[in-house]
Amino acid sequence: GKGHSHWSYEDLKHWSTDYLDCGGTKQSPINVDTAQAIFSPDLRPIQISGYSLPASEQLKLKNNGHTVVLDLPDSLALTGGYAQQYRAAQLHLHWGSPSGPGSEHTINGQRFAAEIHVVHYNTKYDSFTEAMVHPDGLAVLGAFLEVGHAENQYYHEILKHLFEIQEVGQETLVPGFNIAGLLPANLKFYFHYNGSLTTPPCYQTVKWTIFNQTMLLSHHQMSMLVSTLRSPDDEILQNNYRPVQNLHGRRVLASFQ
Ligand SMILES: NS(=O)(=O)c1c(F)c(F)c(SCCc2ccc(C(=O)O)cc2)c(F)c1NC1CCCCCCC1
Ligand SMILES: [Zn+2]
Repeated sequence: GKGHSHWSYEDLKHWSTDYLDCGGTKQSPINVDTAQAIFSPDLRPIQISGYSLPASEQLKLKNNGHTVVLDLPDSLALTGGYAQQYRAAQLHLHWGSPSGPGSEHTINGQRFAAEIHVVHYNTKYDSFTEAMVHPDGLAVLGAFLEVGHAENQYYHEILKHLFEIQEVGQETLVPGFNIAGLLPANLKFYFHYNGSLTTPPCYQTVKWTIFNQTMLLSHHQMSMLVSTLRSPDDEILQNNYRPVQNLHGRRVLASFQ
């Protein structure tokens, strides 16, 4: 590939010239048309283990110029809902701006304020980099974030550090906390489909789970998310979401009716 050739959300049409897979037929994100989703009762509840980390565990939080990434130890495991076992690699967020929402996936055309992605890799591969080039290599858990009345104490564990990493490349350490608190309490109701990374290299190696229940943050928390970090051109990092991609005949499964 072009190594670290710089891509941006403003210049989407060049993604597929620099990264072949970005022009593929199993790309993400997508719009979920709930009327077309296929109810699949065999889809088991998603089960996670090892997500509750002691404060003694320090996690790296980085502004990589495209999002805020929290590195996760591979002690966090996806143990149910997928045919194989996956372990966590990192989590990151996608958001909009004060004037509009910025989730990557949409539901019946509705875009949500923001979206969390918890990225996992299949443990049958020796490393993340090995896993990410195989069709069953990656599993990403996605949940939508919306503005509610109360402050979310779990998201606060990340958001309170954003001011320390305003500039691209800056990183800080975050004490461990219960990462499960960033995901819905109910992991039974979700959509499932085969797609891709939503950023170059766009590898078509992601089994996506999009939860039906949304996470609620306070208005102040959401405004911190959309107005603190800077991008490589030293603008405020906003609208870091890829437009929805064509399904090309793919089916979206639903674990609920
Ligand atoms: N939705 S997603 O999962 O496709 C995704 C995005 F949409 C993303 F936008 C990102 S961030 C962009 C990729 C990137 C850039 C720089 C660095 C660094 O300097 O460390 C790291 C990564 C991002 F990191 C991810 N997740 C990554 C995909 C990039 C390659 C593998 C790394 C783990 C998963
Ligand atoms: Zn993402």
